[in-house]
Amino acid sequence: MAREFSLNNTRNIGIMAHIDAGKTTTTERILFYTGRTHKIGEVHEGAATMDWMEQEQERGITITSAATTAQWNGNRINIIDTPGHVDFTVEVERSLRVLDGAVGVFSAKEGVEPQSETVWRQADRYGVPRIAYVNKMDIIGADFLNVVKDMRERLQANAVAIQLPIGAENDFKGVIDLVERVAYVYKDDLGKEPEKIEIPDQYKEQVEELRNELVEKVAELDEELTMKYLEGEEISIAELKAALRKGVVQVKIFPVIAGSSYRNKGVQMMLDAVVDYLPSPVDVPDIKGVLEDGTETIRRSGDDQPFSALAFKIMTDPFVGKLTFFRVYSGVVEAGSYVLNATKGKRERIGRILQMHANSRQEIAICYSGDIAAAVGLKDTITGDTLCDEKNPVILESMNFPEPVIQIAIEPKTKADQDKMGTALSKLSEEDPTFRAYTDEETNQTIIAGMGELHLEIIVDRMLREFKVETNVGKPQVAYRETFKTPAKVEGKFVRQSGGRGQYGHVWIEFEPQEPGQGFVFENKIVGGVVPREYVPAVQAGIEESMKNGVIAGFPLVDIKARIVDGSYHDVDSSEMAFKIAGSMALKAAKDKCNPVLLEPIMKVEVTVPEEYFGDVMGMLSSRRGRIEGTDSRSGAQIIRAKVPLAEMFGYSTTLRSGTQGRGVFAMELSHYEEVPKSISEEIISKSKGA
Ligand SMILES: Nc1nc2c(ncn2[C@@H]2O[C@H](COP(=O)(O)OP(=O)(O)OP(=O)(O)O)[C@@H](O)[C@H]2O)c(=O)[nH]1
Repeated sequence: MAREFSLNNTRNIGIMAHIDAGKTTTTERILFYTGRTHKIGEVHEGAATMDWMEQEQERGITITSAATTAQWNGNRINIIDTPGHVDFTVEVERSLRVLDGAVGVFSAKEGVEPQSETVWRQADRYGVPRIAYVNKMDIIGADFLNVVKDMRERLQANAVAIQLPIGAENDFKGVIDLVERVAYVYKDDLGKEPEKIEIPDQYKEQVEELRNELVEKVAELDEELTMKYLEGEEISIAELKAALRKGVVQVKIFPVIAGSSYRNKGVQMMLDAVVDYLPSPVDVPDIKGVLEDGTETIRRSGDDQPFSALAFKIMTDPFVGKLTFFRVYSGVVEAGSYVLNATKGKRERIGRILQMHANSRQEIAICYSGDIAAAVGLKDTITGDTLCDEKNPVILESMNFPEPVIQIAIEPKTKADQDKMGTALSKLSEEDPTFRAYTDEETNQTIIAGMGELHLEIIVDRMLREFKVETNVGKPQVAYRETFKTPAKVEGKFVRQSGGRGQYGHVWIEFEPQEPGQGFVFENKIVGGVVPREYVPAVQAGIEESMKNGVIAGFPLVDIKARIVDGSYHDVDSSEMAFKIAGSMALKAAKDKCNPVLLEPIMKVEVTVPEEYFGDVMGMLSSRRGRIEGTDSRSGAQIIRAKVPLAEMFGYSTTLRSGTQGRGVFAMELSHYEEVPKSISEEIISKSKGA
């Protein structure tokens, strides 16, 4: 079967937005205009097609990133839904990884909000080309050009208007296309095609002004156009479009358009802009990867290339079981064929391939280069794994998954729940690489860990709804870490003499602190075989295993180096087991010599409040051990940026809400880990002992 859409006519895009900017409504309208849904589902009625997870509808926020396929004027547009809440940054990261371009949705009234800034910067990091869609042009206070200005100031983005709205608030009627100098007006709010008219007289002057600005900005990006522009020559529409497209693809400029998704205005032009300016899979740089022997390589888009794809999302589907969403970077894959999971070194069979639409799915026989689909039948593949042609193995550049910062103890309500809980937890952690579940060895409690209070709340909710597991949960705790501050040489000796064969393992280890984020490093500096080579990996394993439970308060020990330098063995009694225990004993002994300390997650917090609450909120942050890093004022609101320990942020949303009569909002994300002040760390340690 030949492909229906050429690679050039394919767009893999994400819709990124701050909560409530209207991402779901906009996606809904896209699906409506592209003919996939026939009824416009309103978010507030809980009928949104994309938000198909029950609790997403109830909470009205989009949690998972489903990939949906749509068609527009002979193009295939795959939409990867990205969430707006920072607790789900992993969802944002994973979608940014597989999409080629994005539409940033902003509210015409609020403009650039803290969380839209976070998402925008993540997209910067991944070099994602973007267009900005200024939604909600119909609401009171809507101001299109102010949002463009905001993007320039707050995001330092080279934003440029390519449209001008006709009217605003209740009078918002349509948009003027600055490139082609035509206007589109809508007769009503009912989703009909707009009428193409000449630019109304009262806008002509402003249109020319803004168009000049556009031409100037675009000309700056292209030498030939710069010359033409300087010499006062006419730049044709085609030239302007081509140069703008090139600039967008190179992430040098961000066109801004306007609309009101809710009132069915501007969405068609947004789809045109997606096709006109966002890259197809062949316009973006080739994906990097490594071969089996570690040499770096790339994979090129194209059906004739060897197959390679990245699994970016696992979902459990009530009807077909496990769905593995993947993005094909090169080559094609057929249903029923075998592929190699190069990350795991395992062969997997792709049973069926499904293309997902908002509320239906279509089975396809083959998935082409550049496309996104879901596979049924993969057993061992998890998010971030590379799938490829068995004869051409490659591991593609994967994603960054942050470590959990928060944890809670959880227990099943009944015996029956206990059996189901294990399955539920393992399924959920398979889907979500930032979610962990484990047993605390000392207390025997089940602990779940994740990126924030809301993240874990949703997990507990999903256990109940999808797996029918009822649980009791404890209070959220900070996921502290431990590390060493002082280097020292430590002995670990395990000797057991009993009737028959004894046990003998003996090592000297030099422990050393590492730079934050460098992880665990093990070095073998044994000379003359005082510890035989075959026992060394067991020593390392013993140390690593004990690191999981730390040495002072049961938290994982991180960022240290262990160097095995000396030891001894016994011809008969030595075994791997004995050396493993010796390694573990050395680590425990390091407690007294290496000055272990607790590390805590420090969050980057941004609070936006009306002027009159500024003082109160500053005080609230300082009393939470916050360090104020800066303040800004913007249209009557104050923005406070601070670094605050996560431990102090529990319940902050409630405090802020009640302290500002619901008018304060905040966003936070992990900044780094830092040593816990002594008095506080003593309290945490004594609590962990008491437990
Ligand atoms: N007046 C007006 N309201 C809109 C518009 N677009 C969305 N809304 C409303 O704004 C609210 C938020 O819209 P959503 O589409 O749920 O926003 P979202 O960004 O998807 O939010 P999350 O899913 O929570 O991230 C809903 O009540 C919408 O009906 C618009 O163009 N005009």
